[in-house]
Order: sequence, then structure tokens, then C-alpha cells
Amino acid sequence: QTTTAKKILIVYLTRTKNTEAVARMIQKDIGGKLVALELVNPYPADYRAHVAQMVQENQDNFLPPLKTKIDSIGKFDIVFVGFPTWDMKIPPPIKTFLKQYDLSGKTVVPFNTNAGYGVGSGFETVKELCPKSKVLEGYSTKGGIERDGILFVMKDDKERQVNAEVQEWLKKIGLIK
Ligand SMILES: Cc1cc2nc3c(=O)[nH]c(=O)nc-3n(C[C@H](O)[C@H](O)[C@H](O)COP(=O)(O)O)c2cc1C
Repeated sequence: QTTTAKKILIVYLTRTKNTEAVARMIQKDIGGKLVALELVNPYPADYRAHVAQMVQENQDNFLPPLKTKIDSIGKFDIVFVGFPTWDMKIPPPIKTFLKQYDLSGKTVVPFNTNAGYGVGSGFETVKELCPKSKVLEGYSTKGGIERDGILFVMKDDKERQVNAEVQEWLKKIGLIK
């Protein structure tokens, strides 16, 4: 069975749209259904308030409920999971998604944007939460630095660079030719 015959889902969490831009590049290269994860209770617009809430959620191991519902996850063979680095970890809503949906037997492909400090423990956490999935090598790139007022960066040279890197990565992990 070729990749193109497989059913692909691209799930992502985004606040300032950098991770979403990468999700769209992946879709352009490989197809599939794009789904942005929305929360029942959205995070505060204020960055500091958002950081404080998220740190507390991590401490409490709280899983914020998702407003987004994915119908018949069972029909997908490959599930891309995209997220920004938050506090050098996976964001709590991604933990909700990975715990709520049964991805066993599927291929899971993580991707990430961050402020330049890397994915942190994010890809490792995906592996831990998907013990019965085949988790492929992830892709990570520098996105915005909201702390310094830098929001969306996936344009011009950066957009071209990430486009090329995403294609290389998808070839390397054997999902496109
Ligand atoms: C609440 C919060 C916490 C963050 N923590 C980190 C961090 O620990 N390390 C890092 O490199 N970037 C961190 N960032 C920056 C984001 O990972 C980066 O801006 C990313 O590109 C945002 O993706 P998005 O545009 O899809 O929301 C944080 C951003 C937010 C909003």
C-alpha cells in the first residue's frame, strides 16, 4: 500500500499560527485532513496569563477538555500531531488528545515549532503516550518568540526554508518520494 492510498490526519494546536503553517505545508506535500484542536475553555489572550495557567495545568496534570471532536479516528492510518513547545514540554491539550483517542496500531508523526529552545520533552512524551503506535522521527523548527513580541514568522525566506525542510523530512521518514 502506498502512502497516498493511506488515510492521513493532521492534528495541530496553535496560538500564533506558526505550527498551523507547518501543518499546511505537510498537507500540501502529502494530503490528508487538517484539524485544529480547539478547547472548551480557550487560554487567555494575554501571554503571561496563558503561561501561568499552563504551568499550573502541568503541575496538576490537568487535561483541558477539547471542543474539537474527531469523527471515526479509526479510519486514519497516519496521524500527524503538531504542537508548539510550552514550558519545554508538550502542551496540555495535546496530552488530552493523545489520551482521549486510541492511536494504537497507527503511525504517529510529531512536529513542533518553538522559540529557539527546541522541542524539549515533547517528542518523548508523544512516544510515552502512544505506546502501541509506530512513532516516526519528528520535525522541529524555530517559530515565534511571543515573549519578545515576535508572533508569526512563517513567511518569506523562513517559509521557503521550512517548506524545503518539511519535504526533506517527509522523504527521510519514507512518507513521500
Ligand atoms: C504559553 C507558552 C509557552 C512557551 N514556552 C516555550 C518554551 O518553553 N520554549 C520555547 O522554545 N518556546 C516556547 N514558547 C514559544 C512557542 O513555542 C513558539 O512561539 C511557537 O512557534 C508558537 O507556535 P504557534 O504559533 O503555533 O502557537 C512558548 C509559547 C507560549 C504561548
